[in-house]
Amino acid sequence: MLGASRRSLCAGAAARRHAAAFAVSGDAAAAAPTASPVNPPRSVTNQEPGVSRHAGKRLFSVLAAPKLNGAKDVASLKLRESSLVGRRYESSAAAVDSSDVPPAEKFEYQAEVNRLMDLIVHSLYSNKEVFLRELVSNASDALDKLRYMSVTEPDLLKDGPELHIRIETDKDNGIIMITDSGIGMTRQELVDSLGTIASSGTAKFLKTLKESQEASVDSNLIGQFGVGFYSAFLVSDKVAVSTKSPKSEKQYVWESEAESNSYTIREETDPEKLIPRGTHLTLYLKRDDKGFAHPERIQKLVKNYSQFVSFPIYTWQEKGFTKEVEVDEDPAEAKTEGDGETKKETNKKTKTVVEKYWDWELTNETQPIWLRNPREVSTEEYNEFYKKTFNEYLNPLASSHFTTEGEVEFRSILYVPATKKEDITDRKTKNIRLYVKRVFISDDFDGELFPRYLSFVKGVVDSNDLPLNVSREILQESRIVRIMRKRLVRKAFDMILGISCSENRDEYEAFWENYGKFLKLGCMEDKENHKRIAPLLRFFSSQSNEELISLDEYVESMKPEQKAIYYIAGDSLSSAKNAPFLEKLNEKGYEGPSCQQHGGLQRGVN
Ligand SMILES: Nc1ncnc2c1ncn2[C@@H]1O[C@H](COP(=O)(O)OP(=O)(O)OP(=O)(O)O)[C@@H](O)[C@H]1O
Repeated sequence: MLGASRRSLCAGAAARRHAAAFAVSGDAAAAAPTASPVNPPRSVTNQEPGVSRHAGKRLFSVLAAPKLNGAKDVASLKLRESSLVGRRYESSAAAVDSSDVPPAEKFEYQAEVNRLMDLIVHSLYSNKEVFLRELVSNASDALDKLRYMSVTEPDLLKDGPELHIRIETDKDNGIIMITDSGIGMTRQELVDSLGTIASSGTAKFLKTLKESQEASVDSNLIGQFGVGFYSAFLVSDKVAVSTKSPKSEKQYVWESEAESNSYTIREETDPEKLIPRGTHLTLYLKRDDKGFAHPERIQKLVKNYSQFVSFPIYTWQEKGFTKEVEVDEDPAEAKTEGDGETKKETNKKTKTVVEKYWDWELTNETQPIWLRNPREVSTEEYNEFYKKTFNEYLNPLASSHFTTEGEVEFRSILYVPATKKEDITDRKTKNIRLYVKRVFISDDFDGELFPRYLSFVKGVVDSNDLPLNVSREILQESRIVRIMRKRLVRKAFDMILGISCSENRDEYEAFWENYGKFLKLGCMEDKENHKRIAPLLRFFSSQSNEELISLDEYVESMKPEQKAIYYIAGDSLSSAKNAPFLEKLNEKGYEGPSCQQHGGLQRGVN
């Protein structure tokens, strides 16, 4: 059990350290194990197939390409044509009696939203295109919620079984429309979600903002944290959100302008604009940002930012196909060729022309990355998936993609982030996204899938063995989940061990700096995994003030007759160094059984 060198696993690890008389934890809360180190474990574009309303029907230029007179025309045309619309509303806008239109109600933003909006609108943030990532990610979340709820309430899908995102632009007027057939919002949900800071991501952004005083840092933070829905105002003067929840009979429109500290909500009464379910966002772009409304630009951004969204994203694109058309024969030419009439009928001339038309084009790849063969996924793809899924801006320190088979089958990709966003005291870090048969279930766990001390590890887990309507209670009691947890924890340790074995010692030092406290907590809370945690611990020692050493390195440097590891906990390196207990140890090289009487130094037994 004991003794086999870590080096057998960490071939090529950094050079051995100098002899250390004792290991010092720089953290008063540290818990150093008294045992010697133990051996760690071994470790398309193509036609949209599903659009039945469009199937076999091309929207040729004659129908879709005419110059549209502004956003209203574009919106009504597409909403009518989109498969999202379960019924056709033939009545025209003119049929709406304006006296029947319920008035818009005005609401003030919560103070935090005002602060955030002010920052977004006036920020000099250069990478404004992240707005699309944020809005597509919201659409994807709304579809995830619907898909999850429809497992127990299939009726939710009755107004439109297709789950998709559609993005359409009007480049002449600088307008982008993003439509999803997701869960939508009720009137109250609009107030709660788009007038207050609802999201944990945005709240974290504001917290960090408070801590950072520099304006230059502020605009970078937008990219690092993502500011959710409000990022629409990075590029828009005005935003309208028309949304229909299956829980509500009515559809509502939320509207606000960039410089305003209020928003309005009104009922949608224009039959042309009614949707059966979901959310239709209209962004009226700022003068300088109208370039985002080019169909090719949107297509490029979707490919770049949303390639890992697991619902189809269609963009409205101009296309062309070639065809042969008859051309009028030149009469002069015809004359020279003989008796005209007969000739014309038997030998008509044709030419090739390009016919333009507009149609939806599937723009993303929808197979989840974790279902792919790891051998076929590049490091860049893993990194991109991580950054897009967890809203990170740095590549991860390590990743691990694996499938477990046998008693319980699941697939997972785990990551160790390069920087720490969460604190050890944060209880719910939304670090693990659980899917059942590709359906997103939840990321709201409290230790069920991963112990709290490993809450910094991020990842996705997809199981075929859990029921789709899995509840928190099921998670807590399920034997399957217990097995999954065990395997996930092991894989996480293997991944961390991999970083500790890196040739580049700085990598593990950075890891330890960020997550050392978490592993020490693991020492206290998770006896079962002591053998896995021990090789990962690092300490300063009396002979190595600058560099951290592992317990293995300590043992390798021990004097032949030395039988114990000595350690002291202190609130800083210097206070540990100046502890009176050390004198005796220093005198004797390492020995200090008498120190035990003082309780400050303890002796570990090999
Ligand atoms: N397309 C949408 N369909 C349904 N609800 C939406 C949609 N877009 C936004 N919302 C609601 O508005 C809320 C706030 O969105 P916002 O993007 O600001 O934060 P978030 O998505 O919760 O968090 P984060 O952006 O940090 O992931 C969401 O939680 C959701 O309830």
